Amino acid sequence: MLEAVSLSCRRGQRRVFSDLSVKLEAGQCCLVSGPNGSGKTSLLRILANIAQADAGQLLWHERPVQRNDSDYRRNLMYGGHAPGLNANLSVQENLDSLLLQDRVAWERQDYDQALRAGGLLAYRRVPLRQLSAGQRRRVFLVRLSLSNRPLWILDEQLTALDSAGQHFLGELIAQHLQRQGAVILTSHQALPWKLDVQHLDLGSAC
Ligand SMILES: Nc1ncnc2c1ncn2[C@@H]1O[C@H](COP(=O)(O)OP(=O)(O)OP(=O)(O)O)[C@@H](O)[C@H]1O
Repeated sequence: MLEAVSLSCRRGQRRVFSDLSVKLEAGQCCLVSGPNGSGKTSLLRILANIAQADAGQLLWHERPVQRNDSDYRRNLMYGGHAPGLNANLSVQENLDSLLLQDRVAWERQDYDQALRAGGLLAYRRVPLRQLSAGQRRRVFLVRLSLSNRPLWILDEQLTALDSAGQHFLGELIAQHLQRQGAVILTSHQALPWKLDVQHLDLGSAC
């Protein structure tokens, strides 16, 4: 499905990683670990086609991914450190505009069910600025649950989630893998789910 071949990344004068390869097939999950500054976010941004590697190649179903490759991007959901939501809009308004952007044709009952599963049904008309950090993260998870994209690239999405929120994310990932989606994620904590994952350790920050 996704293959990264011999990627190198420099930030400023620093070599963050080099000759890094990773392969992700349908139904597989990869956990990228490493200490602060080891390049986890840099790698995920390259895989999400938000940033460019200094060397190496990205292949999607064996097709080379180009710079700003909109065809490739339509196949993935990227969750970064900040949920990227509009603080002045309600939960529902945020979701509606994001799902439009994601080109998701949702059914009302699936939408309500996703809000319920994310613990946000009672907050649908509440502006984002009145939500906690964990609740904002859950808005992204609801969006993720309604998306129909095969590749999920999730950077530190456990941050701020309570145990119910972590359980919700674990269920979403398990269902996604069952449907032959693929997931690559980072976490500073051990994953709180029973999942078969491959590990990519970026080792010590250089
Ligand atoms: N905007 C930037 N300009 C220059 N260097 C940067 C920039 N952002 C990050 N870096 C450097 O790139 C390296 C990798 O950063 P990155 O955010 O990918 O690490 P990380 O493993 O995700 O860290 P963390 O665990 O703290 O989230 C770090 O050494 C950092 O100093």
